[in-house]
Amino acid sequence: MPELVFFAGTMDCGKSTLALQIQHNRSARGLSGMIFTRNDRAGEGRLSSRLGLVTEAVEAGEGFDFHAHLVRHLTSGGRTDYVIADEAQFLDPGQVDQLACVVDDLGIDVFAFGITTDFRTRLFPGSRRLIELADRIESLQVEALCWCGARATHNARTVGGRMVVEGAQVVVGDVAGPQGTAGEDVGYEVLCRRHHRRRLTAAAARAGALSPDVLPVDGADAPALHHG
Ligand SMILES: Nc1ncnc2c1ncn2[C@@H]1O[C@H](COP(=O)(O)OP(=O)(O)O)[C@@H](O)[C@H]1O
Ligand SMILES: Cc1cn([C@H]2C[C@H](O)[C@@H](COP(=O)(O)O)O2)c(=O)[nH]c1=O
Repeated sequence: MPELVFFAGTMDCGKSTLALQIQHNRSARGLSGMIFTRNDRAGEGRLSSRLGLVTEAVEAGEGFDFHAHLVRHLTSGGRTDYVIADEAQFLDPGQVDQLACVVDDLGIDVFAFGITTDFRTRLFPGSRRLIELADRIESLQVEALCWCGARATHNARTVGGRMVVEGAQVVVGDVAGPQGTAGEDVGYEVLCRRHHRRRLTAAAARAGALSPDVLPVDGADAPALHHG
């Protein structure tokens, strides 16, 4: 039975890498895939992984119709055995419904990849619809880690190095550096829930550890921060 599978996780947990691996393994066995993405950091029409791999993809922007696109492709003699949709959190809910139709009406497997929640811990509309409709939701095996060593479950946004909880839901950016593509100094960091709730990023924790305010008066070593 064809399936709609949602591979969900935080930023930087290997979703795009897995998408590229699925594509590689299937194409090595002669299967033909169609790859979609939206707002990838590497630019329009590209699916990129932090491991350095990148492939061409169809940009599924606003108003793009997955079902109509696939029907056009198939009726003009094309072949598609499976579909990959990366950055699926950015899809409109209606586009996720189209992906479900691709599975049910066209009999094609759809593998969607995305982060579930935004920097405010709220579900993205595309991810919400995927959770509602997917046959299976898979979390990735290589978990991203918070600075404290706990599993990272949430995405934090920083502006000018400080964690923020207000702003536009969509700002394309990376965890690696402070520069977002919006031209502002927007960055992201994955955190455990405890530290997301306390707005304690790695930099804030380091600053707290160095602050004289928190040093013990007797001059003993500052308390370890590993467990926040
Ligand atoms: N230099 C590196 N060496 C080994 N693994 C790396 C390196 N850089 C990134 N990675 C791996 O790549 C993962 C991010 O993969 P990516 O597919 O870009 O994530 P996602 O799409 O979930 O944001 C990291 O969690 C890490 O496991
Ligand atoms: C948390 C959060 C993230 N984004 C953006 C930042 C990145 O461009 C993508 C996630 O890509 P990844 O391959 O999973 O790292 O989403 C956003 O726009 N808004 C947010 O709240």
